[in-house]
Amino acid sequence: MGLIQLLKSQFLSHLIFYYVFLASGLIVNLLQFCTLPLWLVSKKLARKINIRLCYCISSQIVVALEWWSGTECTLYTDPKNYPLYGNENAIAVLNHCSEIDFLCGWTFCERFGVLGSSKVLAKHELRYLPIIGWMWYFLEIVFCKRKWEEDRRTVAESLQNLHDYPENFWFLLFCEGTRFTPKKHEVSMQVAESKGLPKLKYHLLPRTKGFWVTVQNLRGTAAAVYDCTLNFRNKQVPSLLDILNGKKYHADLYLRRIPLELIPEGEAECAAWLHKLYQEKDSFQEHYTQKGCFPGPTVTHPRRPWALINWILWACMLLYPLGLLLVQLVSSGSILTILVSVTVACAASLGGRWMIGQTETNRGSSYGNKEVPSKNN
Ligand SMILES: CC/C=C\C/C=C\C/C=C\C/C=C\C/C=C\C/C=C\CCC(=O)SCCNC(=O)CCNC(=O)[C@H](O)C(C)(C)COP(=O)(O)OP(=O)(O)OC[C@H]1O[C@@H](n2cnc3c(N)ncnc32)[C@H](O)[C@@H]1OP(=O)(O)O
Ligand SMILES: CCCCCCCCCCCCCCCCCC(=O)OC[C@@H](O)COP(=O)(O)O
Repeated sequence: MGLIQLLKSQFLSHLIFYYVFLASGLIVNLLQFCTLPLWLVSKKLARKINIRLCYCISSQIVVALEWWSGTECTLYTDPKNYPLYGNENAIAVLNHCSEIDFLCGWTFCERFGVLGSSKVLAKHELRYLPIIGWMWYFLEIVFCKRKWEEDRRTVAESLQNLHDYPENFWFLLFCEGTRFTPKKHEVSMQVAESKGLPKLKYHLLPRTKGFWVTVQNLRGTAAAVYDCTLNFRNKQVPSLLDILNGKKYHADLYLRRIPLELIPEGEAECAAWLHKLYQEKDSFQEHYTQKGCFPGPTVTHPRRPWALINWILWACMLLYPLGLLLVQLVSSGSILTILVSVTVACAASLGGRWMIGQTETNRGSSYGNKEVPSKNN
């Protein structure tokens, strides 16, 4: 292991990341809270400020992927659509295959300049996640309880609010609704069988209602669906903790742009369309497994320096006073103050580690583990 690699795996390096992330995150949350009165005066300005504040947080995790771990992200897409990415609103349908799939999505958002504004249909539990969940509240992220009786109204209402959104955004949907596990795959293939649908090898059966309600409510707002299929080279199974340890991966994303007008309006037709899309995604994954790449040309879209600059600025702002304080504490020689500092360091480390734990599949929900197939299908 080289010296740099050794440095990346050290507790102290992680502690610095955790401290900067947690301290800046809480400051940003506080600033977001202060924007509340502004929403009454100018919704447009409040949204624009919150987009930038959210960028300050989410770009830090992108820095960990792009600059700290050096992970590379290759985009496979039709070059003729390339100028549209980042310059229109879109619904991104991404396979929920990995613990860092959301982060690869964020990385592409960053590269195409829509990181601050991009959104997701997220499970309700994430609303309460400190920093990220609180930041999402001000970003008008759409939450669902994964209970259709409740979601059908709330999700539609939240989507309608986005009609006058002042900046371009991508709206991410993980149509599988949960992350892939062998058990969930087995259950969802039983559902597929009961519905007379072909089995999928690499994906869970998609949930169609969220897709339908999103497409219907973003008609006129979003121009296209981006069908995104993600995989990692050499059958790697990445985790956020490994990224923080500086482990490098190579992500490949296959992107097809489908104009929204091509998606059927009726619920049943839209559901059938999505099932067919997932069958195609499955065939792309098969191609990837066989050949080690997706079909079609690649385009190179390099990382931008802004995320790194943002992190360095926060680090300087937060580490300098902390350094001064530590010097004072140590020179004061007070055992109590030194013990307090150690406790704060441990709390930051545990807090950061706990947040990373939220991305781990083995701590995931039981949603999709034991659903009973619908009787009328
Ligand atoms: C250049 C690059 C371009 C793009 C880059 C890509 C992306 C970047 C874009 C943006 C990034 C922005 C932010 C990302 C940051 C972080 C994100 C992190 C994480 C958040 C993600 C989540 O939280 S995922 C979980 C929540 N989301 C969802 O669940 C969405 C999908 N779900 C649905 O759509 C559901 O339908 C629902 C939630 C709306 C409602 O769920 P419910 O369970 O109540 O109803 P269902 O309709 O799903 O269930 C009943 C029907 O389902 C059948 N059934 C039963 N069991 C199963 C089973 N195991 N599998 C499949 N289907 C099953 C049942 O038979 C019923 O069938 P019907 O025929 O009656 O419908
Ligand atoms: C610079 C970096 C410093 C790192 C400090 C700590 C960073 C912590 C970052 C935490 C980021 C959390 C973003 C939330 C994303 C969680 C996404 C997720 O993967 O949700 C799963 C759901 O889709 C489905 O849930 P399941 O039903 O599978 O259960």
